[in-house]
Amino acid sequence: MIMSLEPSGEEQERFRANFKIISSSFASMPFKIPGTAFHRGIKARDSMYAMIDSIIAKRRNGEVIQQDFLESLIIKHSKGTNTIDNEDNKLTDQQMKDNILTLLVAGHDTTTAALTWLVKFLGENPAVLEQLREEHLQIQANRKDGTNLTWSEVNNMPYTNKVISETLRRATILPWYSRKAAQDFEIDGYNIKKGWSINLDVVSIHHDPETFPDPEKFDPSRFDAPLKTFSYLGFGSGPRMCPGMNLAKLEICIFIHHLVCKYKWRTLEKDDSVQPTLVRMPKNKYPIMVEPL
Ligand code: HEM
Repeated sequence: MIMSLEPSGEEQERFRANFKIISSSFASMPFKIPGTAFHRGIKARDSMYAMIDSIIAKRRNGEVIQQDFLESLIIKHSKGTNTIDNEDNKLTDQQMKDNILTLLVAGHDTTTAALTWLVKFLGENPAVLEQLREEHLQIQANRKDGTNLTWSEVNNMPYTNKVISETLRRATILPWYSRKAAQDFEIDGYNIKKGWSINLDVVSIHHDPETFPDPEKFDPSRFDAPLKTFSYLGFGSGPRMCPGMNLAKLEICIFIHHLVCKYKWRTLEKDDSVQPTLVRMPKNKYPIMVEPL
């Protein structure tokens, strides 16, 4: 979808290996010294840049044509192409590479973690799973044989949306992110100065018992009524809110549809601890055994 890599190709494997190194260097100290996680991350990033360069070159000389995000960037941002955009607004190749890498890095581990937590919470809450399955079996029953999930079906999954929001609240995949104060202000007796970095403790916000009574409980009905502004930040809020939200939700809805309509599963290893990484994941990655229904 972003740059159409062949799932089983050699290029995909090299990408995957570099990607893993980059992910594990996220929260490292920025010391560019050989042997450090940061140094390994920079080297993996440079190797990804080289791969994206060669993909962009193949696209530019017409060797490969795809309908994906990279193609639309190339078409829109090639200098001298006949679009209404000002030449000064066009992205350089370096900026295109950075955009591609940002989307891959920001979109991969987050979505993987969301799906993992979802499977865990559904397994632990059979009544929720049953209600979710009912919604999806109904969608399937209303459909003509052999047709795929449609856009309007995906946009009409009210219970599924609540399950996704409750998964992101309870798991809080990005436990914190920051903002820079645009002006001096005071909050709860604390004076914040213009230019300070403020870290939001989203885990605490998502587990505030005043907004979410019995906060450890997995309960999608919390989202039956609108919540207080800024109390749910699964995808953040404001101008820097996650730009991949709709794509992530689409992927999760499709995953849920196939999972609950076709499969049952059981947990192989019970463990409630959370991996202390930037993207929160069950520590044991939550292995399951899946069987057809
Ligand atoms: C379930 C999956 C995902 C979750 C839980 C998630 C969550 C978040 C959160 C909490 C933020 C910070 C928002 C803020 O500062 O207000 C963020 C930012 C971002 N996300 Fe996502 N995200 C997900 C999937 C994706 C996907 C699929 C993409 C792209 C393909 C993506 C791209 C980004 C980018 C580029 C930013 C930075 C935005 C900026 O700083 O302006 N995310 N995401």
